[in-house]
Amino acid sequence: MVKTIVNMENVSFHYGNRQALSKINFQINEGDFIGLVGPNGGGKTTLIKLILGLEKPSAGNLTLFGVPAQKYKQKSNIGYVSQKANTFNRGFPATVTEVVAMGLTAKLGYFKRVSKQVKVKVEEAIEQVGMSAYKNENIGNLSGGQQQRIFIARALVSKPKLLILDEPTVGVDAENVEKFFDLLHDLNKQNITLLLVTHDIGTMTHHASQVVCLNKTLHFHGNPSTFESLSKEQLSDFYGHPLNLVTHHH
Ligand SMILES: Nc1ncnc2c1ncn2[C@@H]1O[C@H](COP(=O)(O)OP(=O)(O)OP(=O)(O)O)[C@@H](O)[C@H]1O
Repeated sequence: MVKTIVNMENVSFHYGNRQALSKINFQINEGDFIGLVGPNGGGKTTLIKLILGLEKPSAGNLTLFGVPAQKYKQKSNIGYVSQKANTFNRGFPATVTEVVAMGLTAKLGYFKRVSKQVKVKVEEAIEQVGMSAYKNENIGNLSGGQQQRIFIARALVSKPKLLILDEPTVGVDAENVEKFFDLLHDLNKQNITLLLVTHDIGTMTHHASQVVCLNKTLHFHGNPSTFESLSKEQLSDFYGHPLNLVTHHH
């Protein structure tokens, strides 16, 4: 039986007078890998805020595992890696292991020794993102792409069922974007449901199981090949401006 993680029924949201989302009907089911695309200001971050329970729908219903999002207590079931995660500078005095441990308990100070049990979970998460060789390295010494993997490990350490990623490939070079998508593919195979906000449409359509295009309302929800077969005019219509869809074929 299909298990629904997120269910939105006629969800609308306003910031004051500005309507950011209008009558969204949409489900995220266990095992999905959803690529969420749309123009700047289209409402992607707002949709994520609603899922995370940081904002309440102005109208409509949004449930997480069947419970209204704002009443949902098991926050550890939902992992989130923000667009601005990539902010540790060279001098930041914490190792990879310490940064990942922060994902397990916010109470754990950066400099406290982590317990053995925590350490095992942390090492598993670092392994999941293929960064074991760097576990004792200072986070600031890693490249942007490597740091991004560590932020994913930090989100994975509490074993979320749904992982939400907000533009994780910004500033990552083309070769590493491919590797990054391979990582997401592996995580999805390990039964982690993914919601990925991206402007990297060409790469995303080769990995995601569904594409959602949001521009205040849902303009498209379907499989990647259907999305790729949309005409230029249809895509430009969704985006509100001309869009060149560059697809990469392997
Ligand atoms: N805190 C806020 N107060 C008022 N308006 C806001 C606020 N946050 C977002 N908005 C507006 O809501 C709309 C949707 O914004 P949102 O950030 O969700 O879009 P987005 O799709 O994530 O954009 P981007 O791709 O540029 O990150 C925009 O018109 C934006 O200006």
